[in-house]
Amino acid sequence: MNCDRKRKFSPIVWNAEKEVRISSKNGVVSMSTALSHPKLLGEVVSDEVVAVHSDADRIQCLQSSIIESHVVSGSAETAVVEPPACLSSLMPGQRCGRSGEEVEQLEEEVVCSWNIATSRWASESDSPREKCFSDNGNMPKRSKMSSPMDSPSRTLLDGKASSPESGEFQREDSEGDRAESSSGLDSEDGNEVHLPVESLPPPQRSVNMLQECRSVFEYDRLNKINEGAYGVVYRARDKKTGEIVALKKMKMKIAETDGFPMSALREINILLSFHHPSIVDVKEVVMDDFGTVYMVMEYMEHDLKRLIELKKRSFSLSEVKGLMLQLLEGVQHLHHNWVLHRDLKTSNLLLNDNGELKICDFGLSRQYASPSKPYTQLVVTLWYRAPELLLGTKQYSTAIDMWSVGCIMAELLAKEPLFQGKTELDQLDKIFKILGTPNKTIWPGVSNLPGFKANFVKQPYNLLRKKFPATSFTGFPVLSDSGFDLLSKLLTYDPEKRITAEAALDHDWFHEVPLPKCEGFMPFFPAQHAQDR
Ligand SMILES: Nc1ncnc2c1ncn2[C@@H]1O[C@H](COP(=O)(O)OP(=O)(O)OP(=O)(O)O)[C@@H](O)[C@H]1O
Repeated sequence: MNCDRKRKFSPIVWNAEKEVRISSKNGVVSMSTALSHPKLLGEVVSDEVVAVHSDADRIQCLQSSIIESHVVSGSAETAVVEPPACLSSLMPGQRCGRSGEEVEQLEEEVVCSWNIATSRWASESDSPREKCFSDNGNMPKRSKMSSPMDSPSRTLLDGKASSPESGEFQREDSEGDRAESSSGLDSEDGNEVHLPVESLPPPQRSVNMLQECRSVFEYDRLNKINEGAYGVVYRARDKKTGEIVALKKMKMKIAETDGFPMSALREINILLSFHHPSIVDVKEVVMDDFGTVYMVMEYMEHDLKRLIELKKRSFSLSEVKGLMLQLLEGVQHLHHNWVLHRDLKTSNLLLNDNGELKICDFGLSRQYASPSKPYTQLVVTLWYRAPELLLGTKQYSTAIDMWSVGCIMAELLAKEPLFQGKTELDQLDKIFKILGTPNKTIWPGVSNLPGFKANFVKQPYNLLRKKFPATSFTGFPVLSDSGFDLLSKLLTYDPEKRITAEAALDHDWFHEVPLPKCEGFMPFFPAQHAQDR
């Protein structure tokens, strides 16, 4: 079976088959169990607001949805995942005052860290980053890829991973036992539901949100770093340890008493459950006296957007390769854990003084599953938005992030965003002018997309190579055939044919000289804030 298709469209990975008996009377299962059942597997929401009435509720809500128990009722045929207790109990009967359909969608959107953390298999890294070199050809002293990475192709070859579609279930007794005990599902009474449970590999990270949430006053606020649509980010110092951190104050979209935004819940949940060198680390969640929630993150000195703007010359080819590798490894990790970032852009890529690139801002990210349900279209900042989104598709998957990665690669090389549209139509126009107008031959099904118009301006040629020539005396960024091949594969119209993160990581460009620069050898950039020095 084609590995890429499988990764894109399989709802979840099953590592083992294990029957457990669940009482629908008590009905409590861990979300990992619930989500590992294809019938229970749902999809996530748009940017909904979950109603919570007090700080206690709010934190309880965070805890419930971040960690665990969800209620499953009914038979295996009709089982329904109910939202965390705090969500349903807040609005008894009407559950947040939504229509049944809305509630159903919201319930399905509850993101589960256990699922993220445990729905994976693990295998040794064969990342090209391990092979990257410094300018002088020496192997770097440190490599951040020393920890095992997911590798679906390896796993598939090993036969340890399978999806529900494949119907292959592996069983390892020790893991199976752990699954059983960790889900605590030994109930014998009532109507029993038989659910296969994936055997749980050790979580990537143990998240204990049930600990008391610390106060933001444990930190000294130093200066404001930046402000985005979803939060204000401050530089701060841990009073106890002296450690410098970034504090993201989560913005309430509406009056704070009305609720905690789902986007914030989703971001906290996803970031807390991930621990990867290319994904910004969230240390804890703290609150102030007014119940405002802050995410405490590792502090990163720069973001790529600002660096590109400030840098007099563009990044060298080996620097671009090094950054691209780090980015692709982060994206690969997300996609392998069934998470779409949905807002990859240079301002969401942070760089620290060790030359480490990390993806931040998971406010729009979501877990994905079956392609049959529509997702919200209002995702991805315009300049990085994939053509299928611009043309109104409601069914999309990992390919949308890969288009954004293509735009980022072009921007790193050229020092300016590739397609700078002002409106959605203008964005399409800008893309068509460079890549040519798509047609049924190169993108079957394009004419069926809601936004496709037969009267789009016909631009029959792909002019991308002119912007990234093999040799240049005109100041255009030079790109070898191999580099251009990768860029073209990232900026492929048909999402089905667009390269995956895994395949991109394996691309020849990363093995050709100049070799990717390792993070330890990236240049040192001046501090963004005077206070940082
Ligand atoms: N861990 C961090 N360390 C240093 N700076 C950070 C960190 N996280 C975020 N920032 C800075 O804050 C900015 C905004 O952060 P973030 O993107 O998470 O907020 P947002 O409100 O979700 O933004 P957006 O409007 O792009 O969705 C980033 O572009 C970056 O400059």
